[in-house]
Amino acid sequence: MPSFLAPPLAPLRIVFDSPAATAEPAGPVLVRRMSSLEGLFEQEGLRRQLADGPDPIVYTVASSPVPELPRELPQSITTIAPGTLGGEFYMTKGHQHPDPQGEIYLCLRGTGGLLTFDGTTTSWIEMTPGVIGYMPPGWAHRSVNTGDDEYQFLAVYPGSAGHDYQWVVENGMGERIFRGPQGPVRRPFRVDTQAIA
Ligand SMILES: O=P(O)(O)OC[C@H]1O[C@](O)(CO)[C@@H](O)[C@@H]1O
Repeated sequence: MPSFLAPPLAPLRIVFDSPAATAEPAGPVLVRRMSSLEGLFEQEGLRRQLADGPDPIVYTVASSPVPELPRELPQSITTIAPGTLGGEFYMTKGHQHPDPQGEIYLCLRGTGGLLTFDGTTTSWIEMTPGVIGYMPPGWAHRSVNTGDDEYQFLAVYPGSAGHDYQWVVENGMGERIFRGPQGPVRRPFRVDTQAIA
């Protein structure tokens, strides 16, 4: 199984296969199923039913071999499946960087969006192939697939930034993104407290 390289790294030639949206050499692949997204969708009861049943893959994260270590610059390609849960589009968990640092996402394929939240203000960036979304330090970020096909993006981020997932569980993202008759609809963040209780 592919793994991360140990420092000091030699300069790396990474070949990006555009139609397939894969990169070589490859690092580890993380698979996130519905069962690993507890407390994140508005309809937690529905999520639990799906997690206890077919437990579909919601997204995968294919990393390059560059490790998440200080001063390194890891990259990964995330693929979010198309779909909705209670009308809310499939999405990543979303996280804050414990060490506040910026990050970029480049849309490779499909249609999606980048939801960012600094604890007060929510921002939504529509992502189509070729668009780069920039997250400044201190903005939690979540990616959403708003299309009918897979949505894929390349992430490049500082190796010491880290991932704080609990911050998003506790603070939300300010808004949620639902399928509407004319496309994605942004709605205020609300928790299905009955389902969680
Ligand atoms: O870490 P999450 O919130 O599951 O989202 C996945 C994406 O975010 C990253 O963790 C980088 O911010 C990537 O590895 C991946 O592109």
